[in-house]
Amino acid sequence: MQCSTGNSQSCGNSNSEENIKDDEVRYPDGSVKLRNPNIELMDQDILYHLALGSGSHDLVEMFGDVKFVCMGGTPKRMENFAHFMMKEIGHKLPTGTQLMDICQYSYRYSMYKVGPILSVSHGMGGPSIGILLHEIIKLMYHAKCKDPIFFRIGTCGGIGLDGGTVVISEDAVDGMLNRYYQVPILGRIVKRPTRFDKKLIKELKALADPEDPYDTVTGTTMCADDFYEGQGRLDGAFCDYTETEKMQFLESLSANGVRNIEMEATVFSALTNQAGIKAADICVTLLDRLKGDQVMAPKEVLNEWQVRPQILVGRYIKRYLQMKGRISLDGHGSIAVKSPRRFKLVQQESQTFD
Ligand SMILES: O=P(O)(O)O[C@H]1O[C@H](CO)[C@@H](O)[C@H]1O
Ligand SMILES: O=c1cc[nH]c(=O)[nH]1
Repeated sequence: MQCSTGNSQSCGNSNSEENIKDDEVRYPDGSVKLRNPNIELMDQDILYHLALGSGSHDLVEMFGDVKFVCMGGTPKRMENFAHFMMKEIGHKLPTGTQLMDICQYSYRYSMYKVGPILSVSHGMGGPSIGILLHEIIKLMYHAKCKDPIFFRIGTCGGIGLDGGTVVISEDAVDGMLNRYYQVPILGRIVKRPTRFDKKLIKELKALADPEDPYDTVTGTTMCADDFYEGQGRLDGAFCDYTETEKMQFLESLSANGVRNIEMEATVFSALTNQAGIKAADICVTLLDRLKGDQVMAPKEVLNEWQVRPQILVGRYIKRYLQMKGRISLDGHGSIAVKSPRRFKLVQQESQTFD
């Protein structure tokens, strides 16, 4: 499995990663700048799959305070995450109101807003999250959001990891181990480097509590375009390879540092990187793919596991807001961040939270 460049823009498998200049993606006040000159020339921009638009909605008023965009596959997970974060940061809704799905009339994605946090579902696979990312990045621009941080809170198959392990992606590779997201544009293959924010990964890792009853690890994530054959499963509707070939493939992934397989990491890292947006992909393993293909854990166990990446991201957001003085230090809600000292050290080391 090798990186091929073709007639492309760049290829991250070598060291030819695209360097994005700050002034290409940010205005001087830190608000998001689009790398598309067409948008500002348009009378209005209809964010069709979100059921929002720059002409029909006051996007600055609605979303101008957004700092964190959290994404995950299912509408229910993202609704639950919004409620969870509401408790964590002590966010109160006006009396008599409740959290609403802002995108309900899109019938595509669901979106909830809790103060500076957007919680959005992205569906399954690259094309679905890709469309969402285009529109959310444009939303950040229209709303004049400053230096937003994106998280994907997902599920995955582990490689040599027990079910319930939390994996923070260090890099994203496709099914050929290429470190880029490949997309045909105007009849040409364009390759966009996949890249996650190293400091953000470090900060998140520092928030894993040794007392958590599960492991939190970092590693390379393989992003497949399919759940079955694309992930080397034997239990799809079709299968033209043997169990030995499957195991050789999974072992070769492991030898290349791949610790988990999911279906959005390349698009998510490539498009956020291209927009100059800090991002991290945090997934919980639902099974160890070296031991099987079927997701066998009972629903209640899967539901508990799904919350684990949310807890980690919740700790990050809560610490961020506390350090910015936006919520009190004694905190609301139930997450006990037992390692603030370690987190602070990483902060000092990496000079972030600007
Ligand atoms: O749990 P989510 O976020 O949906 O992610 C994983 O689960 C789906 C497959 O079951 C894919 O989208 C994969 O990336
Ligand atoms: O094995 C798995 C589990 C969840 N999601 C995936 O894409 N693969």
